[in-house]
Amino acid sequence: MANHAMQINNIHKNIGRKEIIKGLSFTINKGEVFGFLGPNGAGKTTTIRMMVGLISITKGDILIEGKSIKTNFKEAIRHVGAIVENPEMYPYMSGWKNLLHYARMIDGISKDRINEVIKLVGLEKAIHEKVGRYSLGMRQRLGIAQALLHNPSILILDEPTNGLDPSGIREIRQYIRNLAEKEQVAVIVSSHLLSEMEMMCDRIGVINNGRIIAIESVQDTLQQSKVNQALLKATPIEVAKVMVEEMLQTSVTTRNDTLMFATIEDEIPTLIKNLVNEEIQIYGIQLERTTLEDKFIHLIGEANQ
Ligand SMILES: Nc1ncnc2c1ncn2[C@@H]1O[C@H](COP(=O)(O)OP(=O)(O)OP(=O)(O)O)[C@@H](O)[C@H]1O
Repeated sequence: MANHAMQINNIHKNIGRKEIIKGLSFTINKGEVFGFLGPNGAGKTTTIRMMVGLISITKGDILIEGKSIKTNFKEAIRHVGAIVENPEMYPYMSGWKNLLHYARMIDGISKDRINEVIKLVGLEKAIHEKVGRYSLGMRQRLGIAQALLHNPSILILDEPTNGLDPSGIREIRQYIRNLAEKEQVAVIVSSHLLSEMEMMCDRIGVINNGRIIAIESVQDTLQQSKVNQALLKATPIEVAKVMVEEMLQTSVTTRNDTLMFATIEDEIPTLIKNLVNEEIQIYGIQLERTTLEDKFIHLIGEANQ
């Protein structure tokens, strides 16, 4: 319990007659980067809007640092910093003036805190330049600085890398990881790009059609991806099939003259040696890693069946 920054308890959202979110439950831990991944229209933005109190929750509840967003809104929401729609910035003012202006609207933000958030997003050098001259990545970082001013324990970013070039993406990723690891901020990011999420997140929740269909730890999935799909071309194929099944204690399927089975790399040399010893002719072997991408596509495919 104490380790949870946010608990999402069976939330639903109806808009008009349509049920857009159909009962989501998951928890976000302190200091983790949690990725919210799903195809366009899956319900990411709608869920995030409920998390930050922009729209009401039809059924269920969200607890932030143990406080209900429904019955204890003020207490709950003060722990949340977010960029949901584009942050409001004045291009003719410097980054510093923008932050100062925003800080004045919130009680008790000191100049020291402003300097601290500038450091956290690495904008020290450019902070006195006009925002109009900032790159999109710098503006995004200024937005993050603004969202961090009141020292939230959860930062929520809807598609934070949208429209950024590769170096901008790299920077944002680095600052987000830093916030989680060094400041113990729980960061929730949404995206429809898996490759990006894989590099940034500790866990990824896959959402499709208003439902969470999987929550994956990126680390575990990378570990599991040591398991390969092997494609082995050999004759006589039936004899080879029986041998591989016996040796690896796994099921093998065949297609034309190729055997297909799951294995780890370390098993391959002995397997080949034994097959050759039994006079099996080997024409080639190919290993394919199962990536998160495969898993993701597979999961979405299954859910849509
Ligand atoms: N105000 C609304 N009125 C009617 N339908 C809505 C409304 N807001 C969202 N929807 C519908 O709810 C579904 C989920 O939308 P949502 O914006 O949450 O998806 P998303 O996962 O964020 O996708 P995207 O990446 O395209 O923003 C979509 O089918 C959308 O058309």
